[in-house]
Amino acid sequence: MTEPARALDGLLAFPFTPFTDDLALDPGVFAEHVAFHVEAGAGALFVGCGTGEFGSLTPGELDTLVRIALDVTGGRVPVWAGAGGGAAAARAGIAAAAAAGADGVLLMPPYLVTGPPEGLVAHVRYAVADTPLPVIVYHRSTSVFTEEAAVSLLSVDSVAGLKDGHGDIERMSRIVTAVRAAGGRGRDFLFFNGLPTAEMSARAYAAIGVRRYSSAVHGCVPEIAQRFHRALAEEDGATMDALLRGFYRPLVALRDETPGFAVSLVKAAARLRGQKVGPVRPPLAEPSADQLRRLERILDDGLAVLASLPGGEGAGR
Ligand SMILES: O=C([O-])C(=O)C[C@H](O)[C@@H](O)C(=O)[O-]
Repeated sequence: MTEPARALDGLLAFPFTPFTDDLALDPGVFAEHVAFHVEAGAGALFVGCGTGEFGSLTPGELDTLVRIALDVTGGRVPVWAGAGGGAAAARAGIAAAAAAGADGVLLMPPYLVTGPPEGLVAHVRYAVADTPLPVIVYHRSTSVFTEEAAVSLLSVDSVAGLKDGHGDIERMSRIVTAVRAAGGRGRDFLFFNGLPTAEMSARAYAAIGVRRYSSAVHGCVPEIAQRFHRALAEEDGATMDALLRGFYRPLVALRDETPGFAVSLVKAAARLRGQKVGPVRPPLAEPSADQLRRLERILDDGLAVLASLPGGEGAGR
């Protein structure tokens, strides 16, 4: 089993799932996309998660993706797999990830229904069963934890951390404080900022003790994502400000025009930059021609900002 605290210190990348024009899985392009992330310096890969369109994949497709990622990475970076849905599907997904050889699992929220806080903890306990893999629980939509419920997760041995996609920073601050105060495993429990376009909120989350975050942008403009990640580690506010102003804020404004664009837009950006990752599956929608033009401009502006930073590591598209 991967030691999660040690293995998840770099920038966490969430690969796209490439599809052909008729929306079939494209394994060859996925292999290239995995290599792209590794060469760009990803600290870990989370395959078939939110950015990888988990909800649109069959268990067989997800298994194919995990096995390709393991093969291409060859142990250079940990490969975590998405699992989730209803209780039985989540349990089967975690078992399948373990059988494929994944290093860990991101447990997506239960499908459609939610329950009381103790029900959410019971869902996690049922889903992980006796897995040998570390599991990170996604705190989002049908799976929003109270402080007490988050502390209860410490009694589930395989649960190594919580990833926030909900965005209530006060609640998250209370959860971090309560879990750390619980002592024991609570001291090393991992917390992640997994909000859409997480760089936009990364500084605020770091301030409450949540320094790890995931980056969907790493799939399309990894040089910007890596530079922002380094700036956060070095507390280089000027660089973060420049990238937020010149790239992330315009990207987030465009993202917010259409539901689902947290995924569609970065996948479209990857295509604009030459990756053959194909379209999104429904219900996600593609950007319009006008939105694509504006996206292209945002990418150009972001790369220009990157090139203008001290050390000028900009690269053309
Ligand atoms: O499950 C997912 O794909 C995510 O939520 C991670 C993304 O990388 C998110 O943090 C983002 O959009 O930066």
